[in-house]
Amino acid sequence: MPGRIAIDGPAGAGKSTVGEHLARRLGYLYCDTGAMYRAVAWLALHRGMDLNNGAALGELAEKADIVISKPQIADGRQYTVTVHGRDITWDIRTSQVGRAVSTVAGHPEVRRVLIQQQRAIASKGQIVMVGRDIGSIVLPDAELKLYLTASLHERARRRYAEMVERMGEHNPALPSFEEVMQDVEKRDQDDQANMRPAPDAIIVDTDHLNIEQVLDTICQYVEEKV
Ligand SMILES: Nc1ncnc2c1ncn2[C@@H]1O[C@H](COP(=O)(O)OP(=O)(O)O)[C@@H](O)[C@H]1O
Ligand SMILES: Nc1ccn([C@@H]2O[C@H](COP(=O)(O)OP(=O)(O)O)[C@@H](O)[C@H]2O)c(=O)n1
Repeated sequence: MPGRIAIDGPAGAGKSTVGEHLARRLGYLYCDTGAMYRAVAWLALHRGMDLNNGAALGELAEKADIVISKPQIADGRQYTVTVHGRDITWDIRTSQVGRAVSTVAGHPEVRRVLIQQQRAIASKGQIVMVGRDIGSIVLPDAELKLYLTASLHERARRRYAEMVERMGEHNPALPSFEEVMQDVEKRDQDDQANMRPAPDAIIVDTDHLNIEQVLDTICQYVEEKV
């Protein structure tokens, strides 16, 4: 079995959903690196920091007590995220954090700290790690590398459906589909510099595949590695 499985791809491609299912099927640890960048972005916003100050944000990432652990509450969460003991699991999913996270993640000082932490997590053994640069930068020696993708429209459709489900159709805070699509497109652009599909990654176009089909496709690649 491949010990380390890297799953990269743009927002809404299905990395977290598929990554978690796959990890559970294989009995592997699951690590969503996006949550780490989101937690730092949330903390920076919470403290009213200048999002363009890479040195200060790098220091924040280094000193922040961010803990990602198994979910203790059954409210649809994949994991619990705390910062200095405060539960921010859902706070890191807001549009405000979504709009700030690429700027925060764009600073080399922040990436250096989080990449080091991600490698330490992966060194513990069998893991499914999802993000943007896992196969290329974080774990270039990963035994299996996948790059999930889908059209912008499909990824925005999934994100919007997820928000309707979570917030309720009539919630005044629910953004429109067009706004969600603009946010996804903007994040694609902002993430371009740090979005590095590994040259040896297997590309899985999920546009016309449901979650089960994506999982089955990936499981075939896992079996080929056995
Ligand atoms: N192949 C798929 N078909 C339909 N919906 C999907 C598929 N993959 C994921 N989803 C749904 O799309 C949303 C975004 O998926 P997610 O795993 O959060 O993407 P990512 O982690 O790549 O941003 C979730 O609500 C998820 O249930
Ligand atoms: N390995 C990673 C993971 C996330 N990120 C950044 O963190 C943001 C949030 O990642 P995410 O995986 O939670 O985003 P979604 O794809 O789930 O919307 C991305 O848009 C990137 O800016 C990164 O730079 N490198």
